[in-house]
Amino acid sequence: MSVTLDTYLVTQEDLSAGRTTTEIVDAAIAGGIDIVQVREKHRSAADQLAITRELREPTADAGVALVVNDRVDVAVAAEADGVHLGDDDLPVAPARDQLGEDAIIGRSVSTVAAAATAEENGADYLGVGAVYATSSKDVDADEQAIGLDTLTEIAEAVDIPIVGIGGVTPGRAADVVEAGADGVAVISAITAADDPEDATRALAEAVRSGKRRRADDPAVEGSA
Ligand SMILES: Cc1ncc(COP(=O)(O)OP(=O)(O)O)c(N)n1
Ligand SMILES: Cc1ncsc1CCOP(=O)(O)O
Ligand SMILES: [Mg+2]
Repeated sequence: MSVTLDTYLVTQEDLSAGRTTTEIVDAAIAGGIDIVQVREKHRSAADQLAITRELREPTADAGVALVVNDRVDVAVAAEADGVHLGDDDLPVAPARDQLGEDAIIGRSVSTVAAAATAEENGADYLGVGAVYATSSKDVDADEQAIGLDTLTEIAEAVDIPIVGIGGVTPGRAADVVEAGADGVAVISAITAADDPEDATRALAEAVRSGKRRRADDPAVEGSA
C-alpha cells in the first residue's frame, strides 16, 4: 500500500458551520486534499455508512483515498480504502485480516514505543498527536500536546510515514513537516474555515514549504 498523506482531512460535521460533510469534502477535493477520514463519532453506524458511501464515488473519481475512523465493519460495507484505528479499536492485524493486504490501515500514536509497536503490527502510516492543543477531541488530562520534539523522535524511530494531527493550521503545517512529518491531518483548519477549498490549498502549500525546508537542512542526511 502506498498513499499520499501530504494533506489529510478528518471529518466532523458539527464543526462545519452548517455545511454537510459532503460539501466540506467536495471543497477539500477541489483544493487538492490527498486523503479523507470519515470521523463522525456521534453518529450511528448506519449514518456513518451512509456518509462513507456518499463520499465513495467523488473521492475515487478524484484519486483521493477514503478511510473510516474506528469502524472496520463500516469500511468493509462502504468499500472504503481502509481504516484509522486507535487504542480502543480492533488491533491492526485482525483489521488487516478483514480488509485485505491492499487496505490502508492507519494507527494513532503519541509515543515512540507505541509507534514502534504499530509499525511491527503492520500499520501503513501513523497519526501522531496531538501535536498542539486542540478542542476538536476530548483528551484525557494526562494526554497533553506532545509537541514537535516528540514528533521528531517518532519520525526517526519508524520507517512508515507519519502525519501530525492536533491543532495544526496552515501557519503551523510547515513546522510540523520540517520536524519530520510526511503530512498533516486536520479537522478544524479545513472544516471550520470560511473557505475550505482555500484552506486546503494553503495547507498543501505549507506542507511543500516544510518539505523544502527539511531538504535544505544541513542536519538532515542527504540534504543540500
Ligand atoms: C490521522 C489521525 N490520527 C489520529 C487520530 C486519532 O484517533 P483516535 O486516537 O482513535 O481518536 P479518535 O479520532 O477516534 O477520537 C485520527 N482520528 N486520525
Ligand atoms: C482526532 C484527533 N486526534 C488527535 S488530535 C485530534 C483532533 C484534531 O482536530 P483539529 O485539527 O481541529 O485540532
Ligand atoms: Mg479512534
